[in-house]
Amino acid sequence: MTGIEAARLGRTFAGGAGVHDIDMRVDAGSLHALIGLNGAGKSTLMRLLLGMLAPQRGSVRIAGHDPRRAEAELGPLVGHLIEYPLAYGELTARANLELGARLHGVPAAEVRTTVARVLDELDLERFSDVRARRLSLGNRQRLGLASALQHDPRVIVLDEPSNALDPAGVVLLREALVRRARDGAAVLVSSHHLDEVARIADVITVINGGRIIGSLEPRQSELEHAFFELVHADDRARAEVAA
Ligand SMILES: Nc1ncnc2c1ncn2[C@@H]1O[C@H](COP(=O)(O)OP(=O)(O)OP(=O)(O)O)[C@@H](O)[C@H]1O
Repeated sequence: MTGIEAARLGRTFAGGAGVHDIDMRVDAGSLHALIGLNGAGKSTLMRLLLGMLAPQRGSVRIAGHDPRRAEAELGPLVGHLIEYPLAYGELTARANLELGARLHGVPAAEVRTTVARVLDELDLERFSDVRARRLSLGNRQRLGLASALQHDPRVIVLDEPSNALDPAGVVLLREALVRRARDGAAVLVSSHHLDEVARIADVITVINGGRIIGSLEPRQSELEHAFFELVHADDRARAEVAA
């Protein structure tokens, strides 16, 4: 099964920035990293893929569905965290997760065990009775990740998931993602950190100036060098076209 499939996808903002002509697949059982510099278009592309932003051109399918027309079908199938973790500040971490589980279609009888499992997986039990607004930045990020992952979605989209995590959190995240990809989920993560994704990604796609400009082999040596070569060659080609 293809988790996510985009064809000729695009959206241009006023002023010309945006993403253009995106052809991309994230397959089931694969951990796919999206790498680009600040402003390259990673978050915009992820929003388009998830149906949070309307495309002006092209199409997206998640597990065969148009994400802008199949919210109910996709709720249990998709887990995502884009930019900032959303949580109700007045509710405890546990109550937030219970609510999230229900919204993602976890049956009432399974909510308690689902939440307990993810609290353990992301080492959040100690904070389970703390109100979300009192959590540290890193623990709020863990809570957002827990909410995205707890229902074991078949399609996972995470924007800079290691933001604000301490080294222990980074390891837990890495293990959680590898486990889910191994179990058949289609996983897409964005990052600026090549070293981090190189350890776990099956595919690395490079985005620059809103376009996909190539891919990198995760296990290749000199990954950083190869990344900058791609980006600089693309920047030069654009400058020549613009001149
Ligand atoms: N709503 C919007 N209106 C106008 N321009 C926007 C909008 N959202 C994003 N942009 C622009 O689109 C481009 C891509 O932004 P995006 O946030 O997708 O990049 P990114 O790769 O996620 O960056 P970062 O790594 O800094 O988070 C940037 O030039 C940004 O300023």
